[in-house]
Amino acid sequence: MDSETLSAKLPTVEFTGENLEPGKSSWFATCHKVRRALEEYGCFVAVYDRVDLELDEAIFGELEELFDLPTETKVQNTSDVPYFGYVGQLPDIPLYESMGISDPQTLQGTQTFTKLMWPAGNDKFCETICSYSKLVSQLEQTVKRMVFESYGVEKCFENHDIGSTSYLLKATKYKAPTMNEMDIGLTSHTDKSFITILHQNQVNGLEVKSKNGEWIGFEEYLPSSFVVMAGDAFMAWSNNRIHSPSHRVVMRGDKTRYSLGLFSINKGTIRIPQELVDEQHPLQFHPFDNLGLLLYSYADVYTRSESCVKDYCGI
Ligand SMILES: O=C(O)CCC(=O)C(=O)O
Ligand SMILES: [Fe+2]
Repeated sequence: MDSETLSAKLPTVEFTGENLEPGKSSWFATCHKVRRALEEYGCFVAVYDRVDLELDEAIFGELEELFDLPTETKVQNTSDVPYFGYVGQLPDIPLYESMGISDPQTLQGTQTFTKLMWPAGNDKFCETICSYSKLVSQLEQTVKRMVFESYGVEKCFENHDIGSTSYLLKATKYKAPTMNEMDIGLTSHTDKSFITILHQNQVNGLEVKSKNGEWIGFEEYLPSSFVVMAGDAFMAWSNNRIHSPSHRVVMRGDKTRYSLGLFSINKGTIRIPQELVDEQHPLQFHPFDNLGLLLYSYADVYTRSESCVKDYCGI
């Protein structure tokens, strides 16, 4: 472990300039950094300025407008997958409210959602969500490509490219707690996605558990900062090399927090590349289905155990 990984701060990786050009030496260095961060912490802060200040401001403006809609409208956001539609007023997490947009990187996906919320239309919302999701899904693809390349299994990437991935954009609003309310915004959990990319307004609250059990707060709010986090599916794909960290949201101040999570879910059967299996790393997971893992974990949300993925497809 190097000294950088001992400080209680998440590692930062720049996704700008030459770092984004495959073949350049800074690309290889970045691939290594990304893989190491995901192995040690399960996440890192990506500085990604393709989402510029204007888009950042626009998107949080749109979220405010979205959550200000009447509850009767918001509950129209339903999904076959539990917790992918409108969630709110849960007794255990009263500060929390979220909505899910499927295929948000396509105009069709954002239009379907927009029509439900604003039957008379809302082009600005639709376009803002779609532009944001396109850019962030490109970051998701780049991160995955970098990790695959770093492990020398780039040939497996075609099973994880944009056509093999479905995306869900989850918008969340956390109220600030009143005097008598608990400060927990979202209880500790691991994501069941392949990758989750989180972005927030200027209100902190996300905490990630390190391997030694310490909670590390994400304390940055640059418009270009994103937290890239590995989910249980990525951990299993890597034969347990990549860490899928527990994380939670704690609301300490008096401001409303908005966050956006882009969750990637592989559409096919996930298999561990044979290059990642050897004597020191015996095969730990059977081939599995990412959505199946998600449905399994949500079958009883209150007993979501840390070993859920092992129960689902472990050897
Ligand atoms: O709001 C955040 O920053 C985290 C949200 C989260 O962990 C989740 O929705 O799974
Ligand atoms: Fe999460």
